[in-house]
Amino acid sequence: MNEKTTAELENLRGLIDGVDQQLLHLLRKRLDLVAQVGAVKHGAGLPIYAPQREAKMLAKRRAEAQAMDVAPQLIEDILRRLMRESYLNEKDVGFKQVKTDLGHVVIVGGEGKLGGLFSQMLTLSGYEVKSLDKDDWLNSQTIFDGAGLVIVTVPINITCELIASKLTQLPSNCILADLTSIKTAPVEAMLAAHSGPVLGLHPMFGPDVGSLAKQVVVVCHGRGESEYQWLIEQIKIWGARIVEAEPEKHDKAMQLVQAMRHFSSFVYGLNLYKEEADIESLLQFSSPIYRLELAMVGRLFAQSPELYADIIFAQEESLVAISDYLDNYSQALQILKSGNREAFVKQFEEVAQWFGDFAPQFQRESRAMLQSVNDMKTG
Ligand SMILES: C=C(O[C@@H]1C=C(C(=O)O)C=C[C@H]1O)C(=O)O
Repeated sequence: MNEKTTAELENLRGLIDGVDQQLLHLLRKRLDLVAQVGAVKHGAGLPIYAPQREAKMLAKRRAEAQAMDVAPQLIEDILRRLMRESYLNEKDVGFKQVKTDLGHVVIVGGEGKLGGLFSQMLTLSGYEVKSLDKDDWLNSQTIFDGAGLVIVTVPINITCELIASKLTQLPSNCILADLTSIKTAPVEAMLAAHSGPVLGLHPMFGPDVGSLAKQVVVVCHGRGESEYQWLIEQIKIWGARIVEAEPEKHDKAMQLVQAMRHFSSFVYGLNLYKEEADIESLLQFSSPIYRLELAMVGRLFAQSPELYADIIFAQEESLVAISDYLDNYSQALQILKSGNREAFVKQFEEVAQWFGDFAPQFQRESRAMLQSVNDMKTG
């Protein structure tokens, strides 16, 4: 680089630094305004997440960007990232308490990660939350006394037994709910153990989400809906989307969404291990989609084996789904072994047709994800 080039670059980079600093001040200003919005929402009991406002705002900014010769997707990406920040910041102000005369909440398994998240959200909404864990059962009667809501969030394999043996003496108007990732058996167990209001919940996210904005919580109605409607409203105020489902339908979906998903990741990791793959060099050679795949698989092994055993072993019927997968894998492998390229292409087209409009939709979605994966690269 000659001196002139160096000087020109330095000058321009100085100007860019200045613009970035201005951006930083604007970000600070935006965060302060969002905090004020949070306070107003808190007072009025409005949900943290306002999808209509977001859609309107994004449409306007995209049009303005276009007129200024800025890529509309650029401003949309930036604003979406800022909105994520807003959810975190609005959360700090707390949430409106929908039910003010509840009595306290007991979280059975409150020291677990998901229990901790619900405890935090309920506390931020003004409820008194008590945790009941393994060592507290001697005191349980005192802890349950006066409780308005009991939430069970213990490992799946002990959930039903715990409900049947330990939750039969709750105050009669107390709401009994669980957060288990299967629903048929726990909801039945709760209905049998308790004569008051019962509902099953399944938060479709891990405990590390930061905010519940846009996250899905599945609700399976048990008994006494009008008594626990406030809890559903409360969860909506946290920003989550409620999906109502029959327990059986939910459990069937979980065979693919959870058991199959995690089992496949487990086998994928197992295979890398047995093949003695060199992750370091795989990372060096990885395309963005492969990086994403390694991330999906690798994150499994950063978590508790007990948790995943629980999820994978939760339903016997998952065995059928997983065995079918193995059969299809074998059949596809047969096509490959026989060198029948035509058969592969034909099968591919058949599946593509079955995916229909979802295939291009997933392609668009994954494009944005892959670009983010690439953005995260350093060096
Ligand atoms: C700040 C608000 O809360 C959320 C965050 C938004 C933002 O950061 O612009 C927009 C809508 C809401 O989902 C609001 O409602 O205006």
